[in-house]
Amino acid sequence: MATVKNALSTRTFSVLATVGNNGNCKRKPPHVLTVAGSDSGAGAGIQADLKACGSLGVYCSSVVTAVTAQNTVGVQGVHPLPEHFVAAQLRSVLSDMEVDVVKTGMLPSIGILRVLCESLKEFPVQALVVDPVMVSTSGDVLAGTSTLDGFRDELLPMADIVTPNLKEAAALLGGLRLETVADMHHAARCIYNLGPKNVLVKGGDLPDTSDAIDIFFDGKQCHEFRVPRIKTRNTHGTGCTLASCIAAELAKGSSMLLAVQEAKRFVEGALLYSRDMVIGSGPQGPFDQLYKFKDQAFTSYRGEHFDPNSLFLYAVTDWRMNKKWGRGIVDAVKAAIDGGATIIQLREKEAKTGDFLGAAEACKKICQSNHVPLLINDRVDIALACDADGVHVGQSDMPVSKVRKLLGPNKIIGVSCKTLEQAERAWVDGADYIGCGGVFPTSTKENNITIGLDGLKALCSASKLPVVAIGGIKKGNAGSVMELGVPNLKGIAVVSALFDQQCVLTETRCLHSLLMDISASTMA
Ligand SMILES: Cc1ncc(COP(=O)(O)OP(=O)(O)O)c(N)n1
Ligand SMILES: Cc1ncsc1CCOP(=O)(O)O
Ligand SMILES: [Mg+2]
Repeated sequence: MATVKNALSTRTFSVLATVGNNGNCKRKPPHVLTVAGSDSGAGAGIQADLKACGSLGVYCSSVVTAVTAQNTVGVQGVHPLPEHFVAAQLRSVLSDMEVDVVKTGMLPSIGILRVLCESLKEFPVQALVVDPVMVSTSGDVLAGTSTLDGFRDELLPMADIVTPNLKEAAALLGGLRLETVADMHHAARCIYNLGPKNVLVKGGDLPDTSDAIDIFFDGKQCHEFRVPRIKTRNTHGTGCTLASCIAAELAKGSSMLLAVQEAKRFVEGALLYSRDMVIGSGPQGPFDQLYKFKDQAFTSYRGEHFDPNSLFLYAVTDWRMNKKWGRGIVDAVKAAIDGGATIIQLREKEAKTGDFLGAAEACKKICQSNHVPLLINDRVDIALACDADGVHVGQSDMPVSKVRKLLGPNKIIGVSCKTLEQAERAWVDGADYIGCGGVFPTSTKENNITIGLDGLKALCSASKLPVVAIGGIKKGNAGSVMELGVPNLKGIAVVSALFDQQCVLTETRCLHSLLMDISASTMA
């Protein structure tokens, strides 16, 4: 089975365009095959997988292992399909349809599990995502005890990732008690020893926690994902959807860690959208995996208008500094772009509106021709007037939800956050990224509270949005920021390190090559 590196290579494979005999360009879409049970209520199982993969732009084929009768009250019946017919479905799809990633859900018998293992040996795929469905979120047992041995001894050693909930993790580990976050860390490592390349232990059922906590272990590092719990009864199908989204992101070419993060983001968005939905009268309702198609607010805000990698080296201008060194904004911006800045923010606190707009229009041309996004600090009016790529606002500026209304779905919005509550709000309100700082003391922004590397780390770990670090960052300390290696931290934003310097070009080049060296060494 594929390692993360192999999964990355599927990108080239999946988006490959070939010229057919008739000269038309053909495209092979990323393809996930789900091997799972049918849920008559359509909240989980095959139905959830099809909706989730489709929403993420991935073709999804399906091999049905069992038909279940279930609703919001629980599971009323399970009818496993004959093994030979599961085998026939697997052969039909795998022999012909160029599957990139297989995702497994309910495997109702050891026989069906073995049929799957044999098929995967005969038709290898790029990655295998195993959701070890044994106990549904409603508490119903969906797999017999002999299947448990099959998971442990036969399927997990083939898996690129396995995603047990607490009950499933406990079952895989012979009934181990899992009651704390420390227990989850321990369980992730023990399950890793059963053979999968990565483990995600989902802590949705962990008692006494206001946060939803998941533990991801890749054999070297444990990552803790901690987000405030969304209060809703509609959680039926979260496990199936999460695993399908991981599979879909892998099929599109993501690394494993990014696939898990994107999948979590998708599920949280769906839960948030569906939290008040009423379907059925039982204790646990389904949520809507098609939410992105239904509400503009959930569709485009985090769409393709923004590439988080553009936060890598974020240059923020300062009128006073540039004046001190005898240059104008436009020359300063050009030098920063030539030196490798990947996004520009015009932060011209003292400029008159007319001057600011004139400079913004000139910078827009330079940025556009270099494919570098241009953002405006604070001034939504200037951004609209010069058709900038977006705006950066702080906690006491115009609220993100209002900025979004004014700018529409296709502009970038960044917001400064120091606390986890602010970060959560930023996501709900439709921001694209978070500026987090001051990481170190700075004299560029008066009375700014310094949160330190620990504050940055905590915010990045909790954030659902990409983060850029800001405040007192320069050549001498940029390494200590980027080497934190925390999820979501995408780059550094700097003012004085570039603009309170004699040569903006040299300083930007220098910082850019330092960041490149750091990312090369942290990826090695
Ligand atoms: C990338 C980035 N992060 C944070 C800030 C600070 O914005 P704000 O809190 O609104 O403070 P001012 O810049 O307006 O003084 C930023 N500008 N850019
Ligand atoms: C705008 C801003 N927001 C938080 S710290 C800061 C100033 C960053 O400037 P410098 O990079 O010169 O420390
Ligand atoms: Mg501001």
